[in-house]
Amino acid sequence: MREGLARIGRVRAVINITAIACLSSVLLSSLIWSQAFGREIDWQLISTASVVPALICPFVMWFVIQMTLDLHHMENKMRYLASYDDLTELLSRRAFLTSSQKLFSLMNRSHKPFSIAYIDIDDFKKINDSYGHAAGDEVLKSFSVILEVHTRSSDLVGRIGGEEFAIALPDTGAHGAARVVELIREVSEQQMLTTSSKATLSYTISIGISTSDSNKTQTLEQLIQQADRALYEAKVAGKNRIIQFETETHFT
Ligand SMILES: Nc1nc2c(ncn2[C@@H]2O[C@H](COP(=O)(O)OP(=O)(O)OP(=O)(O)O)[C@@H](O)[C@H]2O)c(=O)[nH]1
Repeated sequence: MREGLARIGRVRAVINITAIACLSSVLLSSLIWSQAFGREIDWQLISTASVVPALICPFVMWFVIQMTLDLHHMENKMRYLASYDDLTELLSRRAFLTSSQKLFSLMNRSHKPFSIAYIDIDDFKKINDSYGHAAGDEVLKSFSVILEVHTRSSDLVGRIGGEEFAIALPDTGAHGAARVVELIREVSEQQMLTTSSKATLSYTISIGISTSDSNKTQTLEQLIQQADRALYEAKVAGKNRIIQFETETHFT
């Protein structure tokens, strides 16, 4: 129905339905008049039967169509909110995991590498405390743009927690993943962000990477746990660095 509505337009839909209602009313009245009462049809009288639907139908139909469109709009919004993070417009945690699982299975089938990077903005609480929550939000949005700009369209980028992000890199081995996130780390570190409250601030990030090993049977959950573990190691080792799970190599 919604597709039909979109095709013909709201005004035309109301006119069409009103015309059909009037015509049906005239036909039904004339049928009843001739069949039930066996009288000759009084067209003048019958045509007045169309006045009622002609008056009521446009209002009722406009209301029904409006409700249908509102419902459609709400459904779209709910679907969007379930899949995307409202603040950054990146994939939500759930959507990221669902889509990553599909990509991971696809890469496994074709024996291609798959990497996961877990990223956390360093000392984010201090940013919030020093510059305010709104400035913190601006940092999150700005960092999301950096992530989107420096990843491929075939990669998945998600906000998986407050100041935690993840990238799924299909067909990307450990070396390729490290190069991507190192660029993201450098760009983030060099950026001087001026917030709408005119505060200028900078921040750093810590990253943990895990890459699927074609010689081992791994699940996405294991890969994620390893990336998370590597991120933890990066934090413990002093932040603003990348740690790769398998090799535990420091890149900075
Ligand atoms: N502005 C803003 N802050 C958020 C949001 N979500 C979570 N936070 C804040 O992020 C902060 C995270 O603090 P912690 O978990 O201590 O992490 P951290 O300060 O980055 O410390 P390290 O991870 O050790 O570098 C908390 O103060 C949360 O309130 C958000 O959507 N917007």
